[in-house]
Formats: sequence, structure tokens, C-alpha cells
Amino acid sequence: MWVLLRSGYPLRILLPLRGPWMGWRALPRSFSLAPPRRRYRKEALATLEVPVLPVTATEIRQYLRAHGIPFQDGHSCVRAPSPFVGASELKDETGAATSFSLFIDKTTGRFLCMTSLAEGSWEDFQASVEGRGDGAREGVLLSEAPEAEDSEEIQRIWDRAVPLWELPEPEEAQLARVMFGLTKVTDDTLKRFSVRYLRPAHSLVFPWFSPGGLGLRGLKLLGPEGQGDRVHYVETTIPQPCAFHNLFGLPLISRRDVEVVLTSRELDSLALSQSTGLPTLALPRGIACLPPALLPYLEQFRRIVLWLGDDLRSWEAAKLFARKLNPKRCSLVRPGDQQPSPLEALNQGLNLSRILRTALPAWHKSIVSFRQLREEVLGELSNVEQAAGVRWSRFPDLNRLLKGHRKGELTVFTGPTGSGKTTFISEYALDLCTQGVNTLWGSFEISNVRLARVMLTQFAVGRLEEQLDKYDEWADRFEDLPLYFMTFHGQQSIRTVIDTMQHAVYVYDICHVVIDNLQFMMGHEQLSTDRIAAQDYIIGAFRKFATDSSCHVTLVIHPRKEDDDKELQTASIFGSAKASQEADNVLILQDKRLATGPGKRYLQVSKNRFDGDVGVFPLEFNKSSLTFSIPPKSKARLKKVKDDNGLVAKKPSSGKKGAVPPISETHSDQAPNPNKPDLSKPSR
Ligand SMILES: Nc1ncnc2c1ncn2[C@@H]1O[C@H](COP(=O)(O)OP(=O)(O)OP(=O)(O)O)[C@@H](O)[C@H]1O
Repeated sequence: MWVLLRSGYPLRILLPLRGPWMGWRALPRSFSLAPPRRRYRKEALATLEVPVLPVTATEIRQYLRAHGIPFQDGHSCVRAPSPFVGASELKDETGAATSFSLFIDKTTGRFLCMTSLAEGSWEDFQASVEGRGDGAREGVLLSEAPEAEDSEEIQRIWDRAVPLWELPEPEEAQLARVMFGLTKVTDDTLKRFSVRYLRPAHSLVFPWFSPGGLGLRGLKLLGPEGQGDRVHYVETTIPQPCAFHNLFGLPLISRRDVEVVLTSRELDSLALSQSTGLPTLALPRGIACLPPALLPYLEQFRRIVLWLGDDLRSWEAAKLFARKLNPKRCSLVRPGDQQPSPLEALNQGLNLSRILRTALPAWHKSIVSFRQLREEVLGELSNVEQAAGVRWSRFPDLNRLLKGHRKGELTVFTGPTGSGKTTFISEYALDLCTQGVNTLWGSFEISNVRLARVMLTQFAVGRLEEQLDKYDEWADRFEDLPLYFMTFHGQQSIRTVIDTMQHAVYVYDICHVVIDNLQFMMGHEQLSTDRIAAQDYIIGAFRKFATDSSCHVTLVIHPRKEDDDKELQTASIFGSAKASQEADNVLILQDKRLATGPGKRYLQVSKNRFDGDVGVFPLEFNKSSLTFSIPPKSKARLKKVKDDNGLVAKKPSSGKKGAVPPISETHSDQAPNPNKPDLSKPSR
């Protein structure tokens, strides 16, 4: 059975609080000034079951037909009568029949019974139909009551929070409105959405009510935090983000609504509802993910407009979410000057209904004209920074060369045996993951425990062996990263690996997959020609996956055997030229010749399809923290390097698709560091 180790979601940020909160011991750790309390999560590192065999929508339909079960084909789910409700429960509060209350996800086969809130896997459903047990796991997700400890905290905070208009001092209410940009949002809107204000924390409180009116299930708090002269808003959820599945606004949706606007923030939903009167829902974790568990609740809508924000990342997320929701019913509001986020639009006095009318259909035909693309191209040109992707926080030199980490690209990474490839790529991926890039690791060579240990050490930037008392603190924070591991070890078939990756993209909105390393998918072919053909096939499969799933794949490939004293080149990657041709980026960890002294390495970017900039920069290994990133005080310097033929190349011509750009002089805005080796003069 395939299994993914489950982790949580982005870091909680500690909220400094004063006053009455200080002594309140029952508050979640993010609210306490005391040292963080250890919260034992019974599901820490729980495994998530992935179907033994991936199921398709056709197979689901065939199975239902073969067993005489009637069904309706929906947008992202198949609806069928639920075997998990008794006849007496088959009427809702309005008396309407709820006979087709079982929603089966067409992509994963997982089901949710909207009446009993039972849910389970496709295998569980089959077991139930075939009389092998009732199959349903009671309340795994939405119906599950919060943990007792959470439950108390939720109630305590909710009771303590008050509606804004009930604040004793009108000045305080006005200040809060200004702080959250709510000056144009009326009391009536806040009342309809049951928004409250928590005075001691200066935070807005958005409630999560269980579907079916079963009470308060959780809370999201939104508090301001000063960052220089800018205000930044910090979200805290109870339960923790990975268990927070609130579609904010759901209690206001009527069964007859056929259209909805999805937003990424509760505040945007308030603004939209007030100015357009349309049904609106806010996603629980903004643009970070759309958990498939929520899809049944969106099934009733014939049209869904996604208005997720005002930047390129929101736009990318909207396109990805539309795929899950079925693009044929989705329209997207494109970010732009005249189309900011809904709350901003309300505050600027713009007409939100008019903006909604400009939403573009998400459904693209296979052939498009430039006319259809021109707005998208303009979006990229006017947001150059964001179009370049997520920037590394630990590797400024990588930013200077690659500009950022972009979705849909394939990066090939190579380096001599034992040079530190896994160690480097672990830090490179961790850096992105801490910035919200949902990451899936396929470590076929070293165990997940060893890999996680390396990562945790890099995360803490120090040896944890010597500070075990800090272990829980670091592990808690690490657990909240959007990080998942495949549990494969040793040889695997490429089909199985790609299926697992596809599943993870669907379920967890994975944006970066790291495969360490490709040799573990090559089977046992002995002949070198077979091995090269197998490798080409696998690279083609990863390339296709990256493009089709809009997900970045970083693939570690061993180099071919070279003379020990020779540097590696693009052509040193094992196999034919396919790897470097298909890759958008080629990175080489060099540990010979140019590296002086123990632990010294340098990273060479030898292909960069995005803008053609290539070059090298030194890496210094820190044995105690297992990191390669350069401590802030000793700045590295990018250097010119000779190309594969030993020539110093001229300025790169372009990042032309399919071409390997020449290795060139790279830009550097830093002064030379006399202590660093001059990498432009390798001692041959
Ligand atoms: N620059 C370095 N200097 C010294 N030791 C290093 C350096 N980089 C990594 N190491 C150590 O070397 C060992 C091997 O590292 P790692 O597994 O990352 O290499 P690799 O290139 O992935 O190996 P393989 O070729 O077997 O896949 C680890 O114990 C790691 O801590």
C-alpha cells in the first residue's frame, strides 16, 4: 500500500500579547507568553492511505452500475445514495429528500456522506457495498469533534470576543475598523457572518460552525503586526491549520444557490457579500491549498468565480484550483490595477459586480490565439518579480542566477558521488518549504527518518543532539511545514511514483517534488543501451508531469564516471543528452579542483531556461548544522566561469526554449572577497 507521511501546514507565528492574556494558561501556544506548551498530537506523523490502485471516474461509474447503485455525475464528484444513513435520516430540516447524499471524489474515490458526515476511501466504500464491514470511518474530518483541549479554548476565546459594535468605546471600534480596512463594511454584514473582535489580542475572530448547525468547530484569529511602517496580518487557527477546514460563509449558503464567489480571505468575502449580495465563501487556508475534502460542499454550484487576490501567486492558485473544481464551471478574476482584492476594491469605491463580470472562463481550448494570451503576458511583464517565482531566503546567489523557483519547471541536479547532493538539495527544498511551497519528497536512497533528521538540523541551524531540551520546540515548528514524504525505499516503477505524485498534487496542492534519485526508477537493466533508454523515458515522464501539473520537479541524477580530477559538465550527467535538453535548469554540485579545503564546494548553474543567466558560486559546508548556506557576514561572490569547452562565453543570447545557453559571465553586485578562491581561474 502506498503511504504518504502526513505533516501539517505553514508555521504559526507567535503573537506577542500583553495584559489579561499573560496568565491565561489554557490558551493555545501561539497566544501564550510563557514557553510554548507541548501539544501532543495524536496524529503526528500519521500515515495517510492512498488507494492501492488509482481509481478513475470511469471505474467508479462502472462499479456503481455493476452493483445497481443509481448515481448522478457531478462536477468533481459522483453522487449516490448513502449506505451510511438510516431511512429516518433521509430528510433534511426542510423535509426535502437527501437520498443522493454520498459524494464520491472522481479523482481519488474518497467519499463523504453529507447526512451522517461519515467518510472514507474508495476501498472502504467497496467494502461497505460488498458487505465487508460498514467501511465508513466515523468522522475522520469534518464531523470530528475538536480535541477536548481545543474545544475549551475555542469556547473560551469565542465567549470572550464581542461584536465590534458592542465595544464600550466607540473610538476602539473605529480603530479596529481602520486597522482591518473595514471602514466601509457595515455592522449588518459583520453580524450576518458572526464576526467578533477579541480585545486583548486586537484580533478579529471568524467562527467555523460545523455543517448542519452542530455548533462551533473552530476559530480563525486575524491580528495585525507592525513590520517597519507597514502592517502585516497574522492568522492563527484553532485547530491547527492542517485540521482547519472551514469554508467561511457556508451557513449563509442556501441549497438553491447555483453561483458562488470564492475568495482567499474572510475579509474579502465580507466585502463581496455586502456589495454584490452574491453567495461567497472564503477558503480556509487562502491560496495555499484547496483540500479535496471541501469539494462536496461546492458541488451544488453551476458557476464558481475565483477572486483570490491581487498578485500573480493568487492568479496561479486560481488556475490550479479551477482544475480541481472542473474548469468548465469556473471563471477567474484576473489581478490588475483596476481589479485589486475585493476588500480593497470596496475601499477604493470600485464596482465589484462589474469586476465580477470581467471574470475570464478558466476553460481553455487546446489552441489559443495571442488575443487570449495577451493579458496573461501583460500580467507577467508587469509583475516581473513574482513571475520569477519564489526566492530562496538562504541562497541569494541562486536568486541572482535563477531569479526564483517557478512552477511547472524541471530542475536536474547532479554532482559526484558522496559530494553532498542530498544534503544540499534538502536545504534548498527546505528553504522554499518554509516560505509556503508545498513540498513532496521522494527519497529512495536514504530513509525518511534520516532525511527528516538532516532537515530538522538544517531547520534549526545547529546540532540538536546537544540541545535535546529544544527538540520538541523545533519539532513542533517543523511539523507545521507543508512537507510530505513518499514512503518508497529502493527500486520503484516510474508509473507508481508518478501516480503518487499526481495524487499528492490533487490532495495537498504540492508545488515542488524532489526525487532523490532517478537511478532508483531504472530497474535492473544491465545493458547500457537499455539503461539509457529507460532513463530517457523516465525523464520524459517527469517533464510531462511538471508541465501538466504545473508543479516543479527537482530530479537528482548521478553523473557518469569521470576522471576524478575533472570538473563535471552538463554532458557529464549520466545517459544521453535528454536530461539536459528536457530540463529547464541544470545544477551541478562541484567538489573538485575549484574547491579548496575540506567542506568547500561550489554550485554551478549550467542551464537556466528562464533568462539564460548561468554561473557558479561557492558553498561552505557547516558540519554541525549540515547547511551550505552562507552565513550573512561572509558574502559569496558570483564569478565568470569557462564553458564546457574551456572558453569564457559572451553574454547569453537568450533563454531560448530547448537550447542550452552558454555558460557566461554572471552579474555580481558585490565586492570581491579576497578570502574566497578566484573561481574564474581553475587550476587545471
Ligand atoms: N561539503 C561537505 N563536506 C564534508 N562532508 C559533507 C559535505 N557535504 C555533505 N557532507 C557529508 O557527506 C555525507 C554524504 O552526503 P550526501 O548523502 O548528501 O551525499 P550525496 O552526494 O547525496 O551521496 P550519493 O552520491 O551517495 O547520493 C553526509 O554525511 C554529509 O553530512
